[in-house]
Amino acid sequence: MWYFDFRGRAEISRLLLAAAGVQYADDRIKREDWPALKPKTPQGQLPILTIYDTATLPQSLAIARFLAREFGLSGKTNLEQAQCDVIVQTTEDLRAEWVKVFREPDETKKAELQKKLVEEIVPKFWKIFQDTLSSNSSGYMVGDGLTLGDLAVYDVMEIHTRDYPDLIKNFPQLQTHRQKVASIPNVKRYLENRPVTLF
Ligand SMILES: N[C@@H](CCC(=O)N[C@@H](CS)C(=O)NCC(=O)O)C(=O)O
Repeated sequence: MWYFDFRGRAEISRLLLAAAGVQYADDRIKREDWPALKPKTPQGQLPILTIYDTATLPQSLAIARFLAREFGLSGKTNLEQAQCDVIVQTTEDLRAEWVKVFREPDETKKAELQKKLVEEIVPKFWKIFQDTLSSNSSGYMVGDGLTLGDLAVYDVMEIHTRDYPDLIKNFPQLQTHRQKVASIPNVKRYLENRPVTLF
């Protein structure tokens, strides 16, 4: 898999590969090498996943869904798969809010957006995730075991739990969920050994 040297849009797939215990090449493309490589990718963007030299997939969520289906982590029924999709799409909405703040060039506006993010937007999304957990007695987001939905939520929350560490105190079930995901042996090993990046 090719991506830049950050978690970003590849981490969900890295987490899936880790959870499944699958070996793969985690190619982290250097910024200076990107202009030459860009035209060689299907859509001129990363991440991409090359599958045994047979096909190359772009689009982070298509890659994640492909991997989840391959590894039996996409939900057991059509309904569970749709419920996973709902969660993944919701994490995308939260990511988009973060990207908006990240890309804002004006420092004053950025500070305003940041305040809104921490005070309103992140809590609103975390409540959705916590309510999803509450509606399912298994402790997982969907069904009775780990799915793409759990890893998507774990992933999107990483940046906010780091930047706003007090926030999680108001979401005890999400706290428990994070610990549950992070203590799955394959995931734990990956989290302990992966490159440390800012986002
Ligand atoms: N919808 C695409 C967005 C991919 C995307 O925005 N990739 C960025 C990095 S996060 C990229 O490749 N930027 C370099 C470029 O566009 O030249 C996905 O989810 O994979």
